[in-house]
Amino acid sequence: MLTRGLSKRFGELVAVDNIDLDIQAREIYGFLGPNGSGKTTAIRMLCGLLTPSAGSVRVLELDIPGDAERLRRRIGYMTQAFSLYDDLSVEENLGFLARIHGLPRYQGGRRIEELLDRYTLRGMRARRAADMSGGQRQRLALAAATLHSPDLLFLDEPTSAVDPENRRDFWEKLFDLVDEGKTILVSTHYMDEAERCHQLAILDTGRLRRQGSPAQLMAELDRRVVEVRGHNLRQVKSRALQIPEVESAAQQGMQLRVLMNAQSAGSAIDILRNSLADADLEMVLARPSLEDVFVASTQDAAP
Ligand SMILES: Nc1ncnc2c1ncn2[C@@H]1O[C@H](COP(=O)(O)OP(=O)(O)OP(=O)(O)O)[C@@H](O)[C@H]1O
Repeated sequence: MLTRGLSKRFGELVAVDNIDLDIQAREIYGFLGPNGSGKTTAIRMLCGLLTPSAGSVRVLELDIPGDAERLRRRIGYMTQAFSLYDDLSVEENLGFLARIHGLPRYQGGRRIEELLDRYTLRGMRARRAADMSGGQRQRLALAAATLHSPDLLFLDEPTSAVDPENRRDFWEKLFDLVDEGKTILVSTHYMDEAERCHQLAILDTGRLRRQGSPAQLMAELDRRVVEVRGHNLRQVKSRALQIPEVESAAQQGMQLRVLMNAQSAGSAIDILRNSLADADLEMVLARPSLEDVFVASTQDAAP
């Protein structure tokens, strides 16, 4: 999947701004970004559901939006709302979709049985979608999005409504699909989820801020992270935020995690020590996390 200069305007608002993406087959590619950063708009353009204002899109060797109709048969799309029919049972939801996709009756039936097993839905095949838990609905939505065995799967914030255990199981299912040759594009604003992706694009206000594997993005971050321990951390935090080199400070239990734009590790700690002038504070350098990369990326966006 390839985009060059991909952009979308809604009147004055530039929702997606000149984005170049290179997404390899057989990997999970993540869009990480805050609310309103353009993730859904970008996905809708990649699916051919929305016409770009500018730029080119090539997906599965097809030019989009020109070839959108042909693409539609080869992609699955799971939206935040899961797009299930609440009044239909598990089996009816899948049966209805099988007919929409034009699967012959016997083939459709076999595929549904396969999906009921794969996504542990067999025991609840007669249950109405409205009566299922968040995790069960999510599994049904994934079964529905993959019913026609698409090569490419788009998942828009698929785990917003599920607990960590279900989220982990869900990701295992995604890796099974990749193992079978599928490509997956997933949008999220959860760090733990972003860390599971092979590659990531960090989006903010419609712009592509960083692109790479999570490990690469963390290793390449040109910032210093200092953990500060001691008393009165709330007060230390507001003082730290007055220091020009400090980009953000967030408390985690007994420590304050400070993200700094400083030349070297030594200078970061020196600046903090001198500015805070509190001998009781303990300071140690920490390795940047994906959240630090995310915070630094959104700081870059500031005018
Ligand atoms: N059809 C539309 N008309 C006008 N503005 C729109 C439309 N669709 C999206 N936008 C705006 O474009 C921007 C990007 O929205 P988008 O839904 O792509 O962001 P997102 O990153 O998916 O956010 P979220 O995490 O909240 O889903 C937002 O400011 C949104 O209000």
